[in-house]
Amino acid sequence: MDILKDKILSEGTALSESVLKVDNFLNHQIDPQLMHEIGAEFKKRFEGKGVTKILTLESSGIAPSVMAGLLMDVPVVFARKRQSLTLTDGLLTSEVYSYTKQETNQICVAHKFLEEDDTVLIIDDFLANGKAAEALIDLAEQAESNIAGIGIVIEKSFQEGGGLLRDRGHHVESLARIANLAEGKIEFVQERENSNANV
Ligand SMILES: O=P(O)(O)OC[C@H]1O[C@H](OP(=O)(O)OP(=O)(O)O)[C@H](O)[C@@H]1O
Ligand SMILES: O=c1[nH]c(=O)c2nc[nH]c2[nH]1
Repeated sequence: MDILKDKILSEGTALSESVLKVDNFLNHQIDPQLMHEIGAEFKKRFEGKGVTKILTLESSGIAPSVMAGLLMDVPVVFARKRQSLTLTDGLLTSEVYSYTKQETNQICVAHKFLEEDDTVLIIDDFLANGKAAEALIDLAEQAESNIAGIGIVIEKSFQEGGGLLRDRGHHVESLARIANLAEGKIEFVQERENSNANV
């Protein structure tokens, strides 16, 4: 997705060989116009999959998910990382190791928002080692929902998550795939339109 890649190049920073900072537009300050384009791209890439619900993880998955949900006309449910007084019974839970905070969180979603007749599109801002996506898959599997696929805004293809998910047979669509962050430079994977075919 060229407009996303241009934005990453102009406003993103390679903080190290493995961490990309994009807090200008994705995970702190948010660019709503770009989120709208991202939502439209997810809609296009998962057209015809019968998606009934989008599942994401707080906090940074919420913005792109809401735009996709708006354009696909489906509800968005986000798994929560913290317990809440309003979140009581009927919870599905899983564990995820947070890439940026380096701590393990128990995440949960109310079962009533994820049901066995749902076809779920999982969306997240980043794919690194795949821990967040695996935990969301676990929640969807506990609910016996069908998984339509996984939509990622930025995949760091030099880390193992994308390969693991595709090897498990999931349809993964990443809007920008980073090949390398060495020496402060951001390099993208050269690819065809369909990222799933280009593992
Ligand atoms: O593929 P993984 O290794 O799981 O990495 C990707 C996850 O890491 C980040 O979450 P994090 O909890 O670090 O930050 P956030 O609060 O900004 O979502 C990001 O939002 C993804 O959910
Ligand atoms: O802002 C972020 N930058 C990253 O490189 C990353 N990897 C996982 N999650 C991430 N969040």
